[in-house]
Amino acid sequence: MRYVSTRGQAPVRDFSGVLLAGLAEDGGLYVPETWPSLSHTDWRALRGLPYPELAARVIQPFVGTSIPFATLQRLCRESYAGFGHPATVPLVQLDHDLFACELFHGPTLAFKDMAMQLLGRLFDHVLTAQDRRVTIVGATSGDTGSAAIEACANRDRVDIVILHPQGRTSEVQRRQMTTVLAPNVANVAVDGTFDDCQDLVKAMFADAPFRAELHLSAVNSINWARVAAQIPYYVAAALALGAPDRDVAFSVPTGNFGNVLAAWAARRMGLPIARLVVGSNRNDILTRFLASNDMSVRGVEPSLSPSMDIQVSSNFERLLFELLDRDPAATAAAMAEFRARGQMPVPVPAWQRAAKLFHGFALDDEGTLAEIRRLHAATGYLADPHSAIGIAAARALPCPGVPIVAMATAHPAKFPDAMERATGCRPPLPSRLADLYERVERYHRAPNDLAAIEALVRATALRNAA
Ligand SMILES: Cc1ncc(COP(=O)(O)O)c(C=O)c1O
Ligand SMILES: N[C@@H](CCOP(=O)(O)O)C(=O)O
Repeated sequence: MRYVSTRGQAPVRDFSGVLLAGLAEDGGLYVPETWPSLSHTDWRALRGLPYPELAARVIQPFVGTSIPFATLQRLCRESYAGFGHPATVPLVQLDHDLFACELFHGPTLAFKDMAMQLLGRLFDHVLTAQDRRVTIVGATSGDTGSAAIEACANRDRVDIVILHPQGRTSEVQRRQMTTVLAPNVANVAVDGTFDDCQDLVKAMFADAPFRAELHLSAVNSINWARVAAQIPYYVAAALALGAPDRDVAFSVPTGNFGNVLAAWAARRMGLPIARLVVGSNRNDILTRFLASNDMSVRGVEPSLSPSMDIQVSSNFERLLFELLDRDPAATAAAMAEFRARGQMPVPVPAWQRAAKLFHGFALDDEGTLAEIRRLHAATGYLADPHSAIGIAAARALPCPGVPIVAMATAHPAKFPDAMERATGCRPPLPSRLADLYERVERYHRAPNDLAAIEALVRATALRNAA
């Protein structure tokens, strides 16, 4: 399998190359040169497989010959062995045709573990084979950071520096990152928003000498491997509900558009997905786009679902590339205009195609609390604020006659204050995290300034190279 950049000016790479490169050199995102396609018979053959085996088979076409299949199977088995539920991604029925797919049974209690546990192992495997080291730089609005740190801490061939927006994550999320004191891990609290952190990461990749000097790699969903590893759980949920002999729909609480893009990829591979509902909080740029082709950036507003406090959704570029019939020049021009004017120019026919499949729904904090409360009172189910937005979106935009699965992306214990406001109870952390509030924290504070961040990244990498 070969990968091309959405902007057409970067080297074509194989899976291992894309894993290590992260962002393409032209600022674009890597996408498969051609999409794998599975027949109904192929999908049916995946029914009933244990999750790690299903994941290996779904991811294999994207890996191609980069990694032997037996190795991929082993890495998948190891990745999901420590998950806290025997089904790995259990489905919970909430209503007649409404299900939650719980993606938060991994070590850091958010869906990011689904991909990140595999990514850490893939990095190890590929870097060992190539006898190389990399410096990973990442941006987080709360969950990517802890999942990436958990997956990479103490790995010999990786240093990892994670930027988070100062004061804009939940305390549990921050502590899950800043209490990991491994020598190859650094956390930076940036005076800014998640969008600022993500811009800083992209700016480091755009600084060619810095990128080459530090051998930069990425763990955000700009890295294709992240998206690939998020496809299998859509397959698992759809098969459990009768696919490929029946349509399914998904509702996905969305920020950087990586999770819902993985659902789109599963559909592109032939999984019968009738509708994709995109849930947002008050940072509703995607909802506005889907409703009226208005993708205009406004300031990032803090909310009770901090991981979705995002305006510039990186992975939208991958969808845009497809909507523009895979025209890299048109994609690059649209992205340049978006950056310059804060307004994405999407041709009307392309927008109409998007709006046929994707449906947007935005919920403010009051609505989020009301949904958590309503669901808890009606069913006893505790949904965290992000998952609650996905569930509310699924209820608001059902697909008649088709079961809809809301992706439950985080454990409610990560957001105890919001849960208490909504339901009066504070869900406890699992026992392995019970002393989280007593652990020592270590992190840097930095302004939203590229030179300052690059200096911190260089210092982390040099300290460990010494
Ligand atoms: C709990 C949670 N829900 C939803 C999202 C949004 O997912 P995505 O950025 O892939 O759209 C995130 C962050 O990515 C998250 O951490
Ligand atoms: N919501 C994310 C933001 C980064 O998203 P990613 O999928 O691109 O890593 C977070 O929790 O950090």
